[in-house]
Order: sequence, then structure tokens, then C-alpha cells
Amino acid sequence: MTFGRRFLRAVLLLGKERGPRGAGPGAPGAADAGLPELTVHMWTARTGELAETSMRTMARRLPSVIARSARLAWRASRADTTVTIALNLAAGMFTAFGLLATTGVLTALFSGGPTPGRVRAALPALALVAAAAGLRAGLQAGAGWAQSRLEPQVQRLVELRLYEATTAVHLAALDDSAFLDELRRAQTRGMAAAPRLVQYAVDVLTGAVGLVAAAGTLGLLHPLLLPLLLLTALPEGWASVRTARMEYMTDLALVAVLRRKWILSDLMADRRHAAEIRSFTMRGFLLGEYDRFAAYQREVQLDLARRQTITRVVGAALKGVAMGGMYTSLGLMLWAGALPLAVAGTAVIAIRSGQTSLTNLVFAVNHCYEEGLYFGDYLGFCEAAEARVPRRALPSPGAPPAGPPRDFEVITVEDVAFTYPAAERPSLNGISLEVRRGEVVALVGENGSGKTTLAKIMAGLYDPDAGEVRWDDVPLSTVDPHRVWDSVAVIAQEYTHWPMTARQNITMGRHPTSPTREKAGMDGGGAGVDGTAEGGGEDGMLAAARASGADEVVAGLARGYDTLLDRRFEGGAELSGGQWQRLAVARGFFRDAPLLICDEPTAALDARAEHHLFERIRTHADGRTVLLITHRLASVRHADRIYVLEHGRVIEEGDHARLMALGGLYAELYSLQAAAYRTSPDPASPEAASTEPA
Ligand SMILES: Nc1ncnc2c1ncn2[C@@H]1O[C@H](COP(=O)(O)OP(=O)(O)OP(=O)(O)O)[C@@H](O)[C@H]1O
Repeated sequence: MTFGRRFLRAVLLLGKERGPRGAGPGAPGAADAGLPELTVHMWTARTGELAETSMRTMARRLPSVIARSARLAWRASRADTTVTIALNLAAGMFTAFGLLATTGVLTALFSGGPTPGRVRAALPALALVAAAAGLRAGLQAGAGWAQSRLEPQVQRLVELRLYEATTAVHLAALDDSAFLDELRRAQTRGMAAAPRLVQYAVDVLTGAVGLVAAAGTLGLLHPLLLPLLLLTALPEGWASVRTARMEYMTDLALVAVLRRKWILSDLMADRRHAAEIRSFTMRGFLLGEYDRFAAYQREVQLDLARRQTITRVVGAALKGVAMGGMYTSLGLMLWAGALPLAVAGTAVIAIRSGQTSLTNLVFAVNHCYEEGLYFGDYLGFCEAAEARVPRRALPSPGAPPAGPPRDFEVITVEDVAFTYPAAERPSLNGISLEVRRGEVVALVGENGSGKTTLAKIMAGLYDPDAGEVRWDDVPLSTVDPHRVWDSVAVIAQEYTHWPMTARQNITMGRHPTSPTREKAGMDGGGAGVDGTAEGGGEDGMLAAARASGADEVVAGLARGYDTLLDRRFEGGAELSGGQWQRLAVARGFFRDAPLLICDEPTAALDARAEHHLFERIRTHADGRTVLLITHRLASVRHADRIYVLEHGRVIEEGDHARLMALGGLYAELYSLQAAAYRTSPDPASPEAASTEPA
């Protein structure tokens, strides 16, 4: 094969290339590299779309992408958007003006006569060129400043919109794996795309303005010069699009690898895992896993560097050929007398300036399109999430939305059924029960019987699929969920270790200026932990801490209630599991809510703290209505009513004595626990049923 044919073949092969190692979407070559788990990842849809995207598709969709970014920038800051666009346009005008003034300089320099005279004649045009260059530099600096001001404002806007949506969507949305996938995509890639999209859109504008300035100048000088500009700019433009696309495809192919590496690096560097890594001697295993991914990443990136270099070399060679063609054409035009020497000189400068602008433009268009796709993911997610915000939660114009009656007489659950999104079986199946004001009602049952799910439905966190929950005669499905949440204090089975101060950990669920309360006009209403609205102050916080035993925890902290409970920060403290639970209980007690839901509130508490807490619940926690979920059956003996759940149904109900007499599941579970406190190990013995654990 001749060199020319081999060269041509190499160029053709490059033209066909789709991604690293010539593969399509996913993590190409991952299976061959012993990483089959990376062959499918969540970017696949976008990878495929990008791999198939032609320059024509890109050009067709570009206007809408630019319009999107312009709208976003406009919303972020009208002033900075206007300044960015206006200054870029003005800079373009001065580029054209400077190029045209260059002709004047060259005409004077190439005219006849002695050199000093020619230089003097060129001075006015030279002054104009200098002035135009100075002004253009000033305008570009101003535009750059406005653009860099714009980016953080855009970032803030998109972050706020996403988190406003994620904190408002119905809880069920967060159980939906497709929704979570979209969220992750929007949060990681989509959100970051927004400022970049604006940046590349401005670059498209700058490149287009520069190109129009150069092309306009050339058109004025001689119409035949325009094709020369295109001819010389194309090879570099082609090379820059190709290398950018290769880099992009490689980045996409590495997303899954990088995600695995991040997870592993977190595991290896986070103190929470440090003890387990050592005690289980996992270091070698984790490092080995990490190195497997790092080695694959290195291979892919080395391959990218090789392919990019080849493309750049081919682009530079083609550009050399095109430049040769341009100089030959200019020479021929000069020789034929179609172009004065001064104009030819200006044309060379204008072509060089146009080349740079065109290369930048092609590069920016490519990236603008790419970021536009990811920003589309972000917008799509926000719209989907906003559609899943409970409509009735939105404040109606004028009057605040209705809430459930805080001084209810009875909460009724009627024939409620519920299945989690994508779950195969219902978690609740026709449940009916009643909780009267001031009662302590217990839900008991084996793991997975539906207790927590029922409590969440009663707290307005999920909407039942069938049946309804009423507070007096008000169905929860008709009221603002924020108002329901405001009327319920939940001490949850799984609570968050908020990385904040001890005080904030107790008080953050009852903020006097919370937007929900402000909107709904609720501040000052209802009973506090001590039965008064003032319970929300320092006294209320201290009372809640005393009631839960959190006061003893705080007494041992260096800065008392102002101690930061996060060891990752200087002076931060770490608590034990039970100490954290005391704070979680205090947070629940501190809430200004008539219904208190306690879901396994003592799992991590020591015997004394547990006894203290159940005593408090038994005395109705300052006059509140209590829904208690616990496996410690000794503590539900004093409940006004006990509902026993099995497979999402109520199978028994009544007080302790009635259920024991019934001899059903409750009696069996109670007897098993009671037996553990007796010397006789036989749980089936008749005494077991009458034995009362401490
Ligand atoms: N977010 C969820 N998505 C899908 N299914 C869920 C979800 N949460 C719970 N479930 C399922 O619903 C059923 C009831 O769970 P729930 O947590 O209400 O039981 P529970 O009685 O509180 O159990 P435990 O005593 O172990 O706390 C279980 O089968 C569980 O697997």
C-alpha cells in the first residue's frame, strides 16, 4: 500500500470512530478487561444518543439549546446576561473595524515614495488599529467578567430548584427506583451542566461574532476570499470536534468506573469504616479492587491520548495543505491583478482571525450541544419532580390551605391499603383502627407486618392506595400535608444523626420562622411539650432534653448544647448510638404537635433510659395522643388499646388483658418475652403468660 493510500485509510478509520477502542455506549472493553459489572450504566441512553449524533442533528437542535441557556441566564441575572451579550457584540464590531483599518495601514506602507513618508501616512490608520484593539480587549475583559459573574448565579438557581423539588416531592417518589435514577443523573451531571451550558453558549456567541467580523471584512475586501477562510479553518475545526467528541465519549465510558472508584475511595478514607477495614483485614481487598478500576481507567486514557494525537496530526497536516492552497490562491489573485498587495496582506490577517473564531465556534457548539443534553436531563427531572409535589400542598392564593384539626377527637383509619412503588405485595391490606384524643395506642406485630408503614400513612407521609385516614371528619387526602406534618411528632425507627450542634439536633424540627408555618399562618398555635406555645423556647428545649435523658448526654459535652456533633470538624464530638437516640427522642418531644408517633423509640437505649421513656409515654407525654410501635411488649401493657398486625392486616385488637385472654399472636409473643425473664426456659408453661417482665 502506498503512503498516500495508507494515510487516506487512517483518515477514513478515524472518521468512523465512535468511542474509546472503537466501541459504542457503556464502558467499552470493560467486559474484556475483567470488569463486566461496568458494561451497563445509567448514562447509556445519553451515550447512545451522542454516539449517533451527526453534525446536522447538532446544528438543528442548537438554537433550542441556546435559547434554553439564554432563558436560564436571564433568570439568574438580567444585568449580567445583557452585559455579556452586549459587550461581546461590541467587541466583534471592533474586531471588524480593526481588520478594515489594517488595510489602511498596509495600503499606506505598500504605496510608492520614501519609507518615512509611507510610515507617516500609515500612522492615522495605525492609531485606529491600536484603538480598535484596545477597545476590543477592554470589551472582552468586561464580557468575561460579566460571564464569570453569571456562572455562580446560574449554579445557585439550578441547585435551589432541584433541592426545592427533592424536599417537597411525595415520599413515595423517593421509593421509586426510576425516579431515584433520574434524580442522581440530574444531581450529578445535569446540575453541573447548567453553568457550563451558559459558558459554552456565550462561547458560541463570541465565536460567531468573531467569525462574522472576519467573514464580513473578507467579503468587503473581495468576495472570493470567503471560501478561502472556510477552506483553511475546516481541518482544524474537524480535528477539534473529533478530539472533543473522543474525550467526551471516554468520559462517558468512564462514568461507571469513576463511580466505583469514588465509592471505594470513600470507603478507604472515611473514619466510619476505618475500624472495620482493619478488624476484618480488608485493606488488600479494597486496594486490589481500586487498582483494577484505576488500571482500566489508565488504559482507556492512554488510548484516548493516542487517538487524539493522531487526529490532531491529521488535522494539522490537512491545515498545512489548505494554507498552501490559500497562499497559492492569493498569489494567483495578486499575479492576475485581482487583488492589491495591501488587501492581500489584510486578507491573510482576517483569515487567521476567522480561523481561530471558527475553531472556537465549532468546539463551543459541540460542547454546548453536549451540555444541553445533560441540562435537558436536569430540566426533565425537575419537571417530573414538581409534578410529584402534592398539589394540595401549594398555598392557594389568599387564604392559607386547610389543615387537619389540631384538637381532634378521633383519628380514624378506614380500610386502608397500600403498596410501595414497584413492590410485588401490598404492605397494608384493609386496615381499620381508631385513635382517640389523649389515648396511648400501640401497634405490635412481627417484623415486616406493616406497623411503620401504617404510622407513616397516619402521619400523612404516604397517601393510601385505598381507604382513608380522617382526623375527625377531615380526610387527610384533602388537606395540606405540611399542616398534617406540623401536627405530628415522629420519633422514627431510623433517625438522622444531624451533623449540627446538640441544640440544633433538638430544636431543628420546630423552627419559629419555618416557611411552612409562616405560609400557613401557624406560628403560636397548639400545645408545646409543656402544654404551652412558649414551650418552643429555651425552657421547652431543656424540658424536652430532660424528658428524654438528652440532658445527661449534653452535660458530658465540652460546649454543652453548643457542641457540634460531627467529628469531621474541629471540636466536634461523637455520640454513642443510645446517646443519639436520646437526642432524637428529645427532638420528638420538643415538637409542637398533638399526635406523637414513637416507632421503636428505645432500641438503642439502656434499661434505665428505656424505663424512663416508657413511663413518660404512659403518662401521655404531656397530654398528647401517642401511637406507640414497639417490640418490647412489657411496655405496651398499659396502652389503652393494642392492635396486632400480621401481613398488613389487623388480626387482634383490645387491651392487654383481653389479648392475653384471647391466646392469639400477642399472647404468644408476650409469653415468649416474659419467659426470657424467668428462670424456667419453657415459654409454653402456664406461668409464662402471667409473668410480667420488668
Ligand atoms: N420503602 C419501601 N419500599 C418497598 N417496600 C417497603 C418499603 N418499606 C417497607 N417495605 C415493605 O413493607 C412491608 C412492611 O414494612 P414495615 O416497615 O411497615 O414493617 P414493620 O412492621 O414496621 O417492621 P419492623 O418491625 O421490622 O420495623 C415489609 O414487607 C417491607 O419489606
